[in-house]
Amino acid sequence: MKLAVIGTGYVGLVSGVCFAHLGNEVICVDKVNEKIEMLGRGEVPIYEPGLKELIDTNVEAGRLRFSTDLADAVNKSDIVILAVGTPSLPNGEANLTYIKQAAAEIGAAINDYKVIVTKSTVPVGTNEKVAAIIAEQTNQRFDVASVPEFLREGSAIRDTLNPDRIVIGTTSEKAQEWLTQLHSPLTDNILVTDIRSAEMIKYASNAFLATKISFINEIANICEKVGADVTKVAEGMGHDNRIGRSFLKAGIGYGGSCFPKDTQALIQIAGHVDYEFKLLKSVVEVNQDQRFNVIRKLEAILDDLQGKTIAIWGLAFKPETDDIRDAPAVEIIQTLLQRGASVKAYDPVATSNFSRLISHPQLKYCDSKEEAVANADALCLLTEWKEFAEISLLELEGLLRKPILIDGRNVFSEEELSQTSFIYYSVGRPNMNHGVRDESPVLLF
Ligand SMILES: NC(=O)c1ccc[n+]([C@@H]2O[C@H](COP(=O)([O-])OP(=O)(O)OC[C@H]3O[C@@H](n4cnc5c(N)ncnc54)[C@H](O)[C@@H]3O)[C@@H](O)[C@H]2O)c1
Ligand SMILES: O=c1ccn([C@@H]2O[C@H](COP(=O)(O)OP(=O)(O)O[C@H]3O[C@H](CO)[C@@H](O)[C@H](O)[C@H]3O)[C@@H](O)[C@H]2O)c(=O)[nH]1
Repeated sequence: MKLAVIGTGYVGLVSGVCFAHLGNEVICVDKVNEKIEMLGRGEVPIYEPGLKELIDTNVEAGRLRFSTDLADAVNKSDIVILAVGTPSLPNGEANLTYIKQAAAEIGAAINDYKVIVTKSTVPVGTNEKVAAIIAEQTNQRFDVASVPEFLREGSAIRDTLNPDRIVIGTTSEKAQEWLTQLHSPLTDNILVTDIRSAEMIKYASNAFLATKISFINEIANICEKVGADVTKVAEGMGHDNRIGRSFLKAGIGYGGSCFPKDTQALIQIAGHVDYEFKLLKSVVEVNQDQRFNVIRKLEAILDDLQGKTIAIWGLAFKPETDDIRDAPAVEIIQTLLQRGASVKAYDPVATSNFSRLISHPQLKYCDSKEEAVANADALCLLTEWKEFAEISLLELEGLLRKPILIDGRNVFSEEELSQTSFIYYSVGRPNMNHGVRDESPVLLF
Protein backbone atom coordinates (compact mmCIF):
# COMPACT_ATOMS: atom_id res chain seq x y z
CA MET A 1 0.00 0.00 0.00
CA LYS A 2 1.03 3.64 -0.36
CA LEU A 3 1.39 5.59 2.86
CA ALA A 4 2.09 9.17 3.87
CA VAL A 5 3.23 9.55 7.49
CA ILE A 6 2.93 13.08 8.85
CA GLY A 7 5.51 13.82 11.58
CA THR A 8 8.95 12.24 11.96
CA GLY A 9 9.17 11.95 15.76
CA TYR A 10 9.44 8.51 17.38
CA VAL A 11 6.05 7.36 16.22
CA GLY A 12 6.20 8.72 12.67
CA LEU A 13 9.73 7.52 11.96
CA VAL A 14 9.41 4.12 13.58
CA SER A 15 5.99 3.28 12.16
CA GLY A 16 6.97 4.69 8.75
CA VAL A 17 10.11 2.59 8.52
CA CYS A 18 8.36 -0.53 9.87
CA PHE A 19 5.55 -0.25 7.32
CA ALA A 20 8.20 0.18 4.59
CA HIS A 21 9.97 -2.89 5.96
CA LEU A 22 6.71 -4.82 5.45
CA GLY A 23 6.79 -3.87 1.75
CA ASN A 24 4.66 -0.72 1.64
CA GLU A 25 5.72 2.49 -0.16
CA VAL A 26 6.14 5.15 2.52
CA ILE A 27 6.78 8.89 2.42
CA CYS A 28 7.60 10.37 5.83
CA VAL A 29 6.84 14.08 6.04
CA ASP A 30 7.96 16.72 8.49
CA LYS A 31 7.57 20.47 8.41
CA VAL A 32 11.01 20.94 9.99
CA ASN A 33 13.43 21.23 7.09
CA GLU A 34 16.52 20.33 9.14
CA LYS A 35 15.00 16.98 10.18
CA ILE A 36 14.21 16.04 6.59
CA GLU A 37 17.67 17.17 5.44
CA MET A 38 19.30 15.08 8.17
CA LEU A 39 17.23 12.04 7.22
CA GLY A 40 18.09 12.65 3.58
CA ARG A 41 21.81 12.53 4.48
CA GLY A 42 21.28 9.19 6.25
CA GLU A 43 21.38 10.71 9.76
CA VAL A 44 18.69 9.94 12.33
CA PRO A 45 17.52 12.79 14.61
CA ILE A 46 16.76 10.46 17.57
CA TYR A 47 18.65 7.66 19.31
CA GLU A 48 16.67 4.45 18.96
CA PRO A 49 18.41 1.07 18.72
CA GLY A 50 18.22 -0.46 15.22
CA LEU A 51 16.42 2.49 13.66
CA LYS A 52 19.26 3.76 11.46
CA GLU A 53 19.96 0.33 10.00
CA LEU A 54 16.29 -0.23 9.18
CA ILE A 55 15.97 3.23 7.60
CA ASP A 56 19.09 2.67 5.45
CA THR A 57 17.84 -0.71 4.20
CA ASN A 58 14.41 0.61 3.26
CA VAL A 59 15.68 3.83 1.65
CA GLU A 60 18.08 1.76 -0.45
CA ALA A 61 15.23 -0.57 -1.41
CA GLY A 62 13.28 2.47 -2.64
CA ARG A 63 10.35 1.88 -0.27
CA LEU A 64 11.01 4.81 2.07
CA ARG A 65 11.66 8.48 1.45
CA PHE A 66 11.52 11.75 3.36
CA SER A 67 9.94 15.01 2.33
CA THR A 68 8.69 18.38 3.55
CA ASP A 69 5.97 18.38 0.87
CA LEU A 70 2.85 17.22 2.71
CA ALA A 71 0.51 17.83 -0.25
CA ASP A 72 2.63 15.72 -2.60
CA ALA A 73 2.87 12.88 -0.06
CA VAL A 74 -0.89 12.95 0.57
CA ASN A 75 -1.58 12.93 -3.19
CA LYS A 76 0.61 9.89 -3.71
CA SER A 77 -0.87 7.82 -0.86
CA ASP A 78 -3.91 5.67 -0.04
CA ILE A 79 -3.50 5.97 3.70
CA VAL A 80 -2.34 9.11 5.56
CA ILE A 81 -1.03 8.57 9.08
CA LEU A 82 -1.01 11.48 11.52
CA ALA A 83 1.90 11.14 13.95
CA VAL A 84 2.43 14.74 15.04
CA GLY A 85 3.03 15.73 18.66
CA THR A 86 0.25 16.34 21.22
CA PRO A 87 2.24 17.95 24.05
CA SER A 88 0.69 19.23 27.29
CA LEU A 89 -0.79 22.69 27.56
CA PRO A 90 -0.02 24.44 30.87
CA ASN A 91 -3.35 23.17 32.33
CA GLY A 92 -2.48 19.56 31.42
CA GLU A 93 -4.81 19.29 28.41
CA ALA A 94 -3.42 17.88 25.17
CA ASN A 95 -2.39 20.63 22.76
CA LEU A 96 -4.14 19.82 19.50
CA THR A 97 -2.63 22.67 17.46
CA TYR A 98 -0.37 20.36 15.42
CA ILE A 99 -3.17 17.86 14.81
CA LYS A 100 -5.53 20.59 13.61
CA GLN A 101 -2.89 22.22 11.39
CA ALA A 102 -1.97 18.91 9.82
CA ALA A 103 -5.66 18.02 9.29
CA ALA A 104 -6.24 21.35 7.51
CA GLU A 105 -3.18 20.75 5.31
CA ILE A 106 -4.39 17.24 4.47
CA GLY A 107 -7.85 18.62 3.65
CA ALA A 108 -6.35 21.19 1.30
CA ALA A 109 -4.23 18.55 -0.43
CA ILE A 110 -6.59 15.62 -0.75
CA ASN A 111 -7.20 14.62 -4.40
CA ASP A 112 -8.90 11.23 -4.14
CA TYR A 113 -10.40 8.80 -1.56
CA LYS A 114 -8.02 8.37 1.42
CA VAL A 115 -8.10 6.77 4.83
CA ILE A 116 -6.84 9.25 7.41
CA VAL A 117 -5.40 7.51 10.47
CA THR A 118 -4.56 9.21 13.77
CA LYS A 119 -1.67 7.50 15.56
CA SER A 120 -0.97 10.48 17.80
CA THR A 121 -2.43 10.16 21.29
CA VAL A 122 -5.51 12.39 21.22
CA PRO A 123 -8.48 13.11 23.51
CA VAL A 124 -11.80 11.41 22.89
CA GLY A 125 -13.60 13.19 20.06
CA THR A 126 -10.46 14.41 18.27
CA ASN A 127 -10.81 12.11 15.25
CA GLU A 128 -14.26 13.56 14.71
CA LYS A 129 -12.71 17.04 14.79
CA VAL A 130 -10.07 15.92 12.31
CA ALA A 131 -12.83 14.69 9.98
CA ALA A 132 -14.68 18.00 10.31
CA ILE A 133 -11.54 20.06 9.57
CA ILE A 134 -10.74 18.00 6.47
CA ALA A 135 -14.37 18.15 5.27
CA GLU A 136 -14.25 21.96 5.50
CA GLN A 137 -11.44 21.98 2.93
CA THR A 138 -12.55 19.40 0.38
CA ASN A 139 -15.45 17.60 -1.29
CA GLN A 140 -13.34 14.47 -1.82
CA ARG A 141 -14.43 11.30 -0.01
CA PHE A 142 -12.31 10.14 2.91
CA ASP A 143 -12.69 8.14 6.12
CA VAL A 144 -10.98 8.55 9.47
CA ALA A 145 -9.69 5.96 11.91
CA SER A 146 -8.03 6.04 15.30
CA VAL A 147 -5.15 3.56 15.46
CA PRO A 148 -3.32 4.36 18.70
CA GLU A 149 0.37 3.59 19.01
CA PHE A 150 1.71 1.53 21.93
CA LEU A 151 5.47 1.43 21.18
CA ARG A 152 7.98 2.12 23.94
CA GLU A 153 11.09 4.19 23.35
CA GLY A 154 14.24 2.08 23.48
CA SER A 155 12.44 -0.96 22.07
CA ALA A 156 10.32 0.89 19.51
CA ILE A 157 11.08 -1.28 16.48
CA ARG A 158 10.62 -4.57 18.32
CA ASP A 159 7.35 -3.28 19.80
CA THR A 160 6.08 -2.08 16.43
CA LEU A 161 6.92 -5.28 14.60
CA ASN A 162 5.58 -7.49 17.44
CA PRO A 163 2.62 -5.62 18.91
CA ASP A 164 0.50 -7.18 21.67
CA ARG A 165 -2.53 -5.87 19.79
CA ILE A 166 -3.60 -3.43 17.12
CA VAL A 167 -6.63 -1.28 17.85
CA ILE A 168 -8.56 0.09 14.89
CA GLY A 169 -11.29 2.57 15.75
CA THR A 170 -13.47 3.36 12.76
CA THR A 171 -17.03 3.27 11.50
CA SER A 172 -15.96 2.81 7.87
CA GLU A 173 -15.87 -0.68 6.34
CA LYS A 174 -13.34 0.42 3.73
CA ALA A 175 -11.01 1.88 6.38
CA GLN A 176 -11.39 -1.27 8.47
CA GLU A 177 -10.55 -3.45 5.46
CA TRP A 178 -7.48 -1.43 4.39
CA LEU A 179 -6.13 -1.05 7.92
CA THR A 180 -6.63 -4.72 8.74
CA GLN A 181 -4.74 -5.56 5.54
CA LEU A 182 -1.95 -3.13 6.48
CA HIS A 183 -1.52 -4.49 10.03
CA SER A 184 -2.21 -8.19 9.50
CA PRO A 185 1.47 -9.06 8.82
CA LEU A 186 2.18 -7.82 12.38
CA THR A 187 -0.41 -9.73 14.41
CA ASP A 188 -3.71 -11.60 14.28
CA ASN A 189 -4.80 -9.77 17.38
CA ILE A 190 -6.62 -6.86 15.75
CA LEU A 191 -9.42 -5.26 17.74
CA VAL A 192 -11.90 -3.15 15.80
CA THR A 193 -13.86 -0.63 17.85
CA ASP A 194 -15.74 2.61 17.50
CA ILE A 195 -13.53 5.69 17.25
CA ARG A 196 -14.10 7.07 20.75
CA SER A 197 -13.32 3.75 22.42
CA ALA A 198 -10.05 3.48 20.47
CA GLU A 199 -9.05 6.96 21.60
CA MET A 200 -9.88 6.02 25.20
CA ILE A 201 -8.01 2.68 25.02
CA LYS A 202 -4.73 4.56 24.56
CA TYR A 203 -5.19 6.87 27.56
CA ALA A 204 -6.59 4.09 29.75
CA SER A 205 -3.61 1.84 28.92
CA ASN A 206 -1.04 4.49 29.78
CA ALA A 207 -2.92 5.53 32.91
CA PHE A 208 -3.13 1.92 34.08
CA LEU A 209 0.61 1.34 33.56
CA ALA A 210 1.38 4.60 35.38
CA THR A 211 -0.90 3.43 38.20
CA LYS A 212 1.06 0.18 38.52
CA ILE A 213 4.29 2.15 38.83
CA SER A 214 2.97 4.57 41.47
CA PHE A 215 1.41 1.64 43.33
CA ILE A 216 4.68 -0.28 43.54
CA ASN A 217 6.56 2.90 44.47
CA GLU A 218 4.23 3.42 47.42
CA ILE A 219 4.64 -0.22 48.41
CA ALA A 220 8.42 0.36 48.20
CA ASN A 221 8.18 3.37 50.48
CA ILE A 222 6.28 1.29 53.03
CA CYS A 223 8.75 -1.60 52.60
CA GLU A 224 11.56 0.74 53.63
CA LYS A 225 9.78 1.43 56.88
CA VAL A 226 8.60 -2.09 57.73
CA GLY A 227 11.71 -3.97 56.68
CA ALA A 228 10.39 -5.78 53.58
CA ASP A 229 12.05 -5.98 50.15
CA VAL A 230 9.94 -4.51 47.31
CA THR A 231 11.72 -6.55 44.63
CA LYS A 232 10.62 -9.75 46.39
CA VAL A 233 7.14 -8.33 46.95
CA ALA A 234 6.82 -7.43 43.25
CA GLU A 235 8.04 -10.88 42.24
CA GLY A 236 5.58 -12.56 44.56
CA MET A 237 2.75 -10.40 43.27
CA GLY A 238 3.76 -10.81 39.63
CA HIS A 239 3.42 -14.60 39.71
CA ASP A 240 -0.31 -14.04 39.97
CA ASN A 241 -1.37 -13.93 36.32
CA ARG A 242 -4.14 -11.51 37.18
CA ILE A 243 -1.50 -9.01 38.30
CA GLY A 244 1.38 -9.80 35.94
CA ARG A 245 5.07 -9.12 36.45
CA SER A 246 5.58 -6.08 34.26
CA PHE A 247 5.61 -2.45 35.37
CA LEU A 248 6.22 -3.35 38.99
CA LYS A 249 9.78 -2.03 39.17
CA ALA A 250 10.06 0.46 41.99
CA GLY A 251 12.32 3.42 41.34
CA ILE A 252 12.31 7.19 41.12
CA GLY A 253 8.97 7.36 39.28
CA TYR A 254 7.99 7.39 35.66
CA GLY A 255 9.06 10.08 33.20
CA GLY A 256 9.15 10.38 29.44
CA SER A 257 7.11 11.96 26.71
CA CYS A 258 3.97 9.92 27.37
CA PHE A 259 2.97 8.88 30.91
CA PRO A 260 3.31 12.35 32.50
CA LYS A 261 1.42 14.13 29.72
CA ASP A 262 -1.16 11.42 29.07
CA THR A 263 -2.12 11.00 32.75
CA GLN A 264 -2.59 14.79 32.99
CA ALA A 265 -4.59 14.81 29.74
CA LEU A 266 -6.90 12.03 30.96
CA ILE A 267 -7.52 13.92 34.21
CA GLN A 268 -8.55 16.88 32.04
CA ILE A 269 -10.69 14.73 29.72
CA ALA A 270 -12.56 13.46 32.80
CA GLY A 271 -12.81 16.99 34.20
CA HIS A 272 -14.46 18.22 31.01
CA VAL A 273 -17.32 15.80 31.61
CA ASP A 274 -17.54 16.74 35.30
CA TYR A 275 -15.78 13.64 36.56
CA GLU A 276 -12.98 13.91 39.08
CA PHE A 277 -10.49 11.10 38.37
CA LYS A 278 -9.32 10.86 41.98
CA LEU A 279 -7.26 7.70 41.56
CA LEU A 280 -5.25 9.09 38.64
CA LYS A 281 -4.68 12.39 40.43
CA SER A 282 -3.07 10.43 43.28
CA VAL A 283 -0.97 8.42 40.81
CA VAL A 284 0.43 11.69 39.45
CA GLU A 285 1.02 13.12 42.93
CA VAL A 286 2.84 9.99 44.12
CA ASN A 287 4.97 10.01 40.98
CA GLN A 288 5.87 13.65 41.36
CA ASP A 289 7.11 13.10 44.92
CA GLN A 290 8.93 9.82 44.36
CA ARG A 291 11.93 11.42 42.61
CA PHE A 292 12.64 13.58 45.67
CA ASN A 293 13.39 10.47 47.74
CA VAL A 294 16.82 10.67 46.10
CA ILE A 295 17.36 14.10 47.66
CA ARG A 296 15.92 12.99 51.02
CA LYS A 297 18.24 10.00 51.13
CA LEU A 298 21.26 12.13 50.22
CA GLU A 299 20.36 14.60 52.96
CA ALA A 300 19.90 11.79 55.46
CA ILE A 301 23.53 10.88 54.91
CA LEU A 302 25.24 14.21 54.13
CA ASP A 303 23.00 16.57 56.18
CA ASP A 304 23.66 19.67 54.14
CA LEU A 305 24.18 19.53 50.38
CA GLN A 306 25.75 23.01 50.24
CA GLY A 307 29.26 22.75 48.80
CA LYS A 308 29.03 18.98 48.18
CA THR A 309 29.81 17.42 44.81
CA ILE A 310 27.17 14.95 43.63
CA ALA A 311 27.73 12.62 40.67
CA ILE A 312 24.71 11.71 38.56
CA TRP A 313 24.62 8.62 36.37
CA GLY A 314 21.78 8.72 33.88
CA LEU A 315 19.87 11.67 32.44
CA ALA A 316 17.47 9.99 30.00
CA PHE A 317 14.03 9.02 31.37
CA LYS A 318 14.86 5.36 30.71
CA PRO A 319 17.77 3.42 29.16
CA GLU A 320 18.28 3.03 25.39
CA THR A 321 16.95 6.48 24.54
CA ASP A 322 18.28 10.03 24.41
CA ASP A 323 14.83 11.39 25.28
CA ILE A 324 14.85 13.62 28.35
CA ARG A 325 11.25 14.81 28.17
CA ASP A 326 9.94 14.83 31.77
CA ALA A 327 12.97 12.81 32.93
CA PRO A 328 13.16 12.67 36.77
CA ALA A 329 16.83 13.73 36.40
CA VAL A 330 15.70 17.25 35.44
CA GLU A 331 14.08 18.08 38.77
CA ILE A 332 16.60 16.11 40.81
CA ILE A 333 19.52 18.05 39.31
CA GLN A 334 17.69 21.39 39.58
CA THR A 335 17.02 20.69 43.28
CA LEU A 336 20.64 19.72 43.96
CA LEU A 337 21.82 22.95 42.32
CA GLN A 338 19.27 25.01 44.29
CA ARG A 339 20.57 23.45 47.52
CA GLY A 340 24.11 24.59 46.72
CA ALA A 341 25.61 21.31 45.50
CA SER A 342 27.86 20.97 42.47
CA VAL A 343 26.75 18.29 40.02
CA LYS A 344 28.84 16.12 37.68
CA ALA A 345 26.53 14.33 35.26
CA TYR A 346 27.01 11.55 32.76
CA ASP A 347 24.68 9.72 30.37
CA PRO A 348 25.78 7.47 27.49
CA VAL A 349 23.59 9.26 24.90
CA ALA A 350 21.35 11.94 26.44
CA THR A 351 23.95 14.51 27.51
CA SER A 352 23.66 16.81 24.52
CA ASN A 353 19.84 16.98 24.78
CA PHE A 354 20.13 17.62 28.53
CA SER A 355 22.81 20.30 28.18
CA ARG A 356 20.53 22.22 25.80
CA LEU A 357 17.89 22.22 28.57
CA ILE A 358 19.98 23.02 31.66
CA SER A 359 23.19 24.96 31.85
CA HIS A 360 24.56 26.11 35.21
CA PRO A 361 28.05 27.07 36.44
CA GLN A 362 27.89 24.29 39.08
CA LEU A 363 26.77 21.63 36.59
CA LYS A 364 29.48 19.81 34.65
CA TYR A 365 28.65 17.32 31.91
CA CYS A 366 31.16 14.48 31.84
CA ASP A 367 32.33 12.23 29.01
CA SER A 368 32.48 9.05 31.07
CA LYS A 369 30.94 7.51 34.17
CA GLU A 370 34.40 7.45 35.78
CA GLU A 371 34.93 11.18 35.17
CA ALA A 372 31.56 11.94 36.79
CA VAL A 373 32.35 10.10 40.02
CA ALA A 374 35.97 11.24 40.42
CA ASN A 375 36.22 12.97 43.81
CA ALA A 376 32.46 13.23 44.22
CA ASP A 377 30.93 13.09 47.69
CA ALA A 378 28.15 10.77 46.55
CA LEU A 379 26.77 9.09 43.44
CA CYS A 380 23.09 8.96 42.43
CA LEU A 381 22.12 6.42 39.78
CA LEU A 382 18.99 7.67 38.01
CA THR A 383 18.80 5.59 34.79
CA GLU A 384 19.57 1.89 34.67
CA TRP A 385 21.90 1.87 31.64
CA LYS A 386 23.63 -1.48 31.26
CA GLU A 387 27.11 0.07 31.51
CA PHE A 388 26.35 1.24 35.07
CA ALA A 389 25.39 -2.23 36.24
CA GLU A 390 28.59 -3.62 34.74
CA ILE A 391 31.02 -1.52 36.80
CA SER A 392 32.99 -3.15 39.61
CA LEU A 393 31.76 -1.64 42.86
CA LEU A 394 35.25 -2.01 44.37
CA GLU A 395 36.67 0.11 41.55
CA LEU A 396 33.83 2.62 41.98
CA GLU A 397 34.49 2.88 45.70
CA GLY A 398 38.08 3.89 44.94
CA LEU A 399 36.99 6.69 42.62
CA LEU A 400 34.51 8.46 44.90
CA ARG A 401 35.67 10.79 47.67
CA LYS A 402 33.11 9.11 49.94
CA PRO A 403 31.56 5.71 49.18
CA ILE A 404 27.95 6.89 49.13
CA LEU A 405 25.62 5.45 46.51
CA ILE A 406 21.94 6.27 46.05
CA ASP A 407 20.64 3.68 43.62
CA GLY A 408 17.35 5.00 42.23
CA ARG A 409 16.76 1.90 40.12
CA ASN A 410 17.78 -1.02 42.37
CA VAL A 411 20.61 -1.95 40.01
CA PHE A 412 23.08 -3.45 42.50
CA SER A 413 22.75 -6.64 44.49
CA GLU A 414 23.45 -7.35 48.13
CA GLU A 415 26.20 -9.77 47.11
CA GLU A 416 28.06 -7.10 45.10
CA LEU A 417 27.74 -4.60 47.95
CA SER A 418 28.88 -6.97 50.66
CA GLN A 419 32.46 -6.76 49.35
CA THR A 420 32.47 -2.95 49.75
CA SER A 421 31.99 -0.35 52.44
CA PHE A 422 29.39 1.63 50.52
CA ILE A 423 26.73 3.58 52.34
CA TYR A 424 24.01 2.41 50.01
CA TYR A 425 20.38 3.40 49.70
CA SER A 426 18.16 1.81 47.09
CA VAL A 427 14.38 1.84 46.69
CA GLY A 428 12.25 -0.31 48.97
CA ARG A 429 15.07 -2.67 49.98
CA PRO A 430 15.71 -1.63 53.60
CA ASN A 431 17.93 -4.56 54.53
CA MET A 432 20.29 -3.37 51.77
CA ASN A 433 20.37 0.23 52.95
CA HIS A 434 23.79 -0.10 54.57
CA GLY A 435 24.10 3.32 56.08
CA VAL A 436 25.35 4.96 59.20
CA ARG A 437 21.96 6.53 59.65
CA ASP A 438 19.90 3.56 58.53
CA GLU A 439 16.86 3.20 60.74
CA SER A 440 15.91 -0.19 62.08
CA PRO A 441 12.48 -1.29 60.93
CA VAL A 442 9.76 -0.24 63.35
CA LEU A 443 8.39 -2.84 65.71
CA LEU A 444 4.97 -3.56 64.33
CA PHE A 445 3.29 -5.40 67.18
N1 LIG B 1 7.19 8.93 21.75
C1 LIG B 1 6.58 7.78 21.96
O1 LIG B 1 7.19 6.84 22.41
C2 LIG B 1 5.11 7.62 21.65
C3 LIG B 1 4.52 6.35 21.71
C4 LIG B 1 3.16 6.23 21.44
C5 LIG B 1 2.40 7.33 21.11
N2 LIG B 1 2.99 8.56 21.06
C6 LIG B 1 2.17 9.70 20.65
O2 LIG B 1 2.46 9.94 19.27
C7 LIG B 1 2.48 11.34 18.98
C8 LIG B 1 3.82 11.74 18.42
O3 LIG B 1 4.79 11.53 19.41
P1 LIG B 1 6.36 11.73 19.09
O4 LIG B 1 7.09 11.51 20.36
O5 LIG B 1 6.69 10.96 17.89
O6 LIG B 1 6.30 13.30 18.74
P2 LIG B 1 7.45 14.37 18.41
O7 LIG B 1 6.95 15.61 19.02
O8 LIG B 1 8.77 13.80 18.77
O9 LIG B 1 7.41 14.49 16.82
C9 LIG B 1 6.34 15.05 16.12
C10 LIG B 1 6.84 15.56 14.77
O10 LIG B 1 5.74 16.05 14.03
C11 LIG B 1 6.18 17.16 13.24
N3 LIG B 1 5.02 17.95 12.81
C12 LIG B 1 4.17 18.69 13.56
N4 LIG B 1 3.23 19.26 12.77
C13 LIG B 1 3.49 18.87 11.50
C14 LIG B 1 2.86 19.13 10.24
N5 LIG B 1 1.78 19.90 10.12
N6 LIG B 1 3.41 18.57 9.15
C15 LIG B 1 4.52 17.80 9.23
N7 LIG B 1 5.13 17.51 10.39
C16 LIG B 1 4.62 18.04 11.51
C17 LIG B 1 7.11 17.90 14.19
O11 LIG B 1 7.98 18.75 13.48
C18 LIG B 1 7.84 16.72 14.86
O12 LIG B 1 9.02 16.38 14.17
C19 LIG B 1 2.10 12.01 20.30
O13 LIG B 1 0.70 12.21 20.32
C20 LIG B 1 2.50 11.00 21.35
O14 LIG B 1 1.74 11.12 22.53
C21 LIG B 1 4.32 8.72 21.30
O1 LIG C 1 8.24 -1.07 36.16
C1 LIG C 1 8.49 0.05 35.68
C2 LIG C 1 8.35 0.35 34.30
C3 LIG C 1 8.64 1.63 33.85
N1 LIG C 1 9.04 2.59 34.73
C4 LIG C 1 9.30 3.96 34.23
O2 LIG C 1 8.20 4.37 33.44
C5 LIG C 1 8.61 5.26 32.42
C6 LIG C 1 8.06 4.84 31.06
O3 LIG C 1 8.67 3.64 30.66
P1 LIG C 1 8.16 2.80 29.38
O4 LIG C 1 6.71 2.60 29.48
O5 LIG C 1 9.02 1.63 29.26
O6 LIG C 1 8.55 3.81 28.19
P2 LIG C 1 7.73 4.78 27.22
O7 LIG C 1 8.53 4.86 25.98
O8 LIG C 1 7.37 6.01 27.93
O9 LIG C 1 6.38 3.96 26.83
C7 LIG C 1 5.10 4.23 27.41
O10 LIG C 1 4.50 5.34 26.78
C8 LIG C 1 4.32 5.16 25.34
C9 LIG C 1 3.75 6.46 24.79
O11 LIG C 1 2.38 6.56 24.95
C10 LIG C 1 3.40 3.97 25.10
O12 LIG C 1 3.23 3.80 23.70
C11 LIG C 1 4.00 2.72 25.73
O13 LIG C 1 3.10 1.63 25.57
C12 LIG C 1 4.23 2.99 27.22
O14 LIG C 1 4.85 1.86 27.82
C13 LIG C 1 10.14 5.30 32.48
O15 LIG C 1 10.54 6.47 33.17
C14 LIG C 1 10.51 4.07 33.29
O16 LIG C 1 11.70 4.24 34.03
C15 LIG C 1 9.19 2.31 36.08
O17 LIG C 1 9.57 3.18 36.87
N2 LIG C 1 8.91 1.04 36.52
